[in-house]
Amino acid sequence: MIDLKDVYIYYGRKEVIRGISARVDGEKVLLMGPNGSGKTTLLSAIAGIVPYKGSIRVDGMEVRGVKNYNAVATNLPQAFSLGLTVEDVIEVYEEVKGCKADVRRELEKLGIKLNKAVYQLSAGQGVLVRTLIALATDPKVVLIDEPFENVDVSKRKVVVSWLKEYGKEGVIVTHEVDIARLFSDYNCFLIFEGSLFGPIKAGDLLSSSIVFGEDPSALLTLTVNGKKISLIRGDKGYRVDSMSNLERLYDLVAEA
Ligand SMILES: Nc1ncnc2c1ncn2[C@@H]1O[C@H](COP(=O)(O)OP(=O)(O)OP(=O)(O)O)[C@@H](O)[C@H]1O
Repeated sequence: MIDLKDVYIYYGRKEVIRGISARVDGEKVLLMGPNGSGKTTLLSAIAGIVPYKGSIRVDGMEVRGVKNYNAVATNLPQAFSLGLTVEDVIEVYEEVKGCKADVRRELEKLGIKLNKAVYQLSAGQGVLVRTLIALATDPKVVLIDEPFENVDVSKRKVVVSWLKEYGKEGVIVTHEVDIARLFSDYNCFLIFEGSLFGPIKAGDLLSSSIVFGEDPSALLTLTVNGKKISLIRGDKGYRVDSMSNLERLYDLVAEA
């Protein structure tokens, strides 16, 4: 279980995460939000890479006090920053965490050479390697940041199937509406300027409409600077069914 209580994160004096409380228990959830809203920062704090105020507990343990907790795997680049080849990293993961999936075979099928240094990979290859290695350990808790960034369409279905198969619970950050649609039964959280809203089923989010004010039948109501924006069923307002419309929601929240 991932349990966040009143979490604040600062870079210098800048408050990036503003008092987030949420719980992820026995499921993988999506985390979506505009650029710079704090998704990677929040994931990094849960992974123990970034300091925080408040409480983040993974399986009951306060993250700031835990070292090398093997139940967690992440594709955050900091976890792969040694100058090792892909093969070296796989060996380390096999030795330390145990790999359930045949990550070598899958990476070779995707055209990735195992003797390449991780830092020599293209941006998309790097994402594929980090994501599949993290998932191959079938960890209890997955913290996966933008697993489709720079990954071409033909390779995405492997990542989708691995994300669904491996890891019991955790957080998957994505910007991509078309991908979120493939996870329509997953709960989704939205983050805006360091504040968290949700959960809402990804399928409901992507078939909802945006209206101003508080609607009693709302699937989710966001309160931003005292103003309310509701996501409702039906097509009364702007529909959140495409990237541009999700961006419209981001814009409306930014303007509130
Ligand atoms: N190491 C850092 N030092 C200072 N500020 C940072 C650092 N990392 C991120 N920030 C700032 O913190 C805020 C949140 O960044 P973060 O990377 O968490 O956002 P994000 O939601 O993941 O964005 P994106 O969708 O663009 O990846 C941004 O304003 C960013 O400029």
